[in-house]
Amino acid sequence: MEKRAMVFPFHIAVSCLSIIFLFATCVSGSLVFNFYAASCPSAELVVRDTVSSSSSSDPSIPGKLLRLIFHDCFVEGCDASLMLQGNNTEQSDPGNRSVGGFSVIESAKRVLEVLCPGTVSCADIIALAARDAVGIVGGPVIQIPTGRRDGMVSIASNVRPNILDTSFTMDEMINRFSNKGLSLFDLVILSGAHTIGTAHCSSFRDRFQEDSRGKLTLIDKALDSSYAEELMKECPLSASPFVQVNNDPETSMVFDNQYYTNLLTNKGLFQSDSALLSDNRTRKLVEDLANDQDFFFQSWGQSFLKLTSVGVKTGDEGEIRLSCASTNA
Ligand code: HEM
Ligand SMILES: [Ca+2]
Ligand SMILES: [Ca+2]
Repeated sequence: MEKRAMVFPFHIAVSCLSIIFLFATCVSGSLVFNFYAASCPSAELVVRDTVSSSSSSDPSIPGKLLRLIFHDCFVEGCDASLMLQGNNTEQSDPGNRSVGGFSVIESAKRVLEVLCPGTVSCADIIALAARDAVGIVGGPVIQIPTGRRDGMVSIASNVRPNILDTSFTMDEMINRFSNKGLSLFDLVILSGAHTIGTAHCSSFRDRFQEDSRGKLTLIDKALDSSYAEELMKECPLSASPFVQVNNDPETSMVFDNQYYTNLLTNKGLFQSDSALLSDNRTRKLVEDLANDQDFFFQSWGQSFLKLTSVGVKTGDEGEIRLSCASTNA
């Protein structure tokens, strides 16, 4: 009898909780794990397959997808505003000139429009694709909630005031991150994204100078001089503007904690990377991350979850685009 009395209320409690849970999903519209479980069960699988096959034919894809989510989320929130094409959209701002990976998102979207028309947002595809990109190159495999909706606004002039530049001081970076609800800790962890991918010479060329005889002068003393020599060879003054170098000179194809070890040896590629070591507020954290990859991976999971939740539109906000490049209207 006593046992029954214990069990019965428990069942009621569980079903009430799930009703409240479903209700919350529909109305208040916060992100939830497995948002597409009923409406499009293969959504996450389709994204993962698309990212995985495109990455095996083009190894530059994981880096592109990881940068894409950052630049999307910092302008108008994680709402695929960066996918919209047209005059004067975010894509047309010089700050997004070298952002890529759009075609991967579009191809996952095309498949999903056949399987579950009008159901899976481009914003969710971008977040899932970035998550999968990290896993594919050896990073932590994490669960992220879904239910983002696509935005209707994409304006070039919104890009500069929100994204970060390599010339920023630590305070400027902290400020831009805190405007998005992200902490100093998140800044250090998410900068670890530079453990993969590439950069154009123009992004760091002002850290050293090459005279007419090819001799190097270090301008930014935070840069290791032999690393600067290597960079100068890869990026001679005569180099084409399309030349790219690896962000992580050691393991550019692997998502690992090597980025932090590079910082400790003054081999951060951008001024904004080196700043994390020179600042008293972050140096210890950089050292801890360089010493403990598990700590980096665990922290990445937390900070990535925060990044992919910035300014999300849910419930009846925004729309589910039919094609990621344009709004439905
Ligand atoms: C904290 C301030 C940051 C600055 C100033 C910054 C700046 C840059 C720059 C200048 C490039 C090279 C672009 C080029 O020349 O083609 C780059 C590449 C990249 N960034 Fe950042 N970034 C920052 C943070 C982040 C964050 C938070 C993420 C993601 C979570 C990220 C992910 C990437 C990736 C993956 C690449 C390589 C892109 C590719 O291979 O195509 N960055 N970043
Ligand atoms: Ca956006
Ligand atoms: Ca690496």
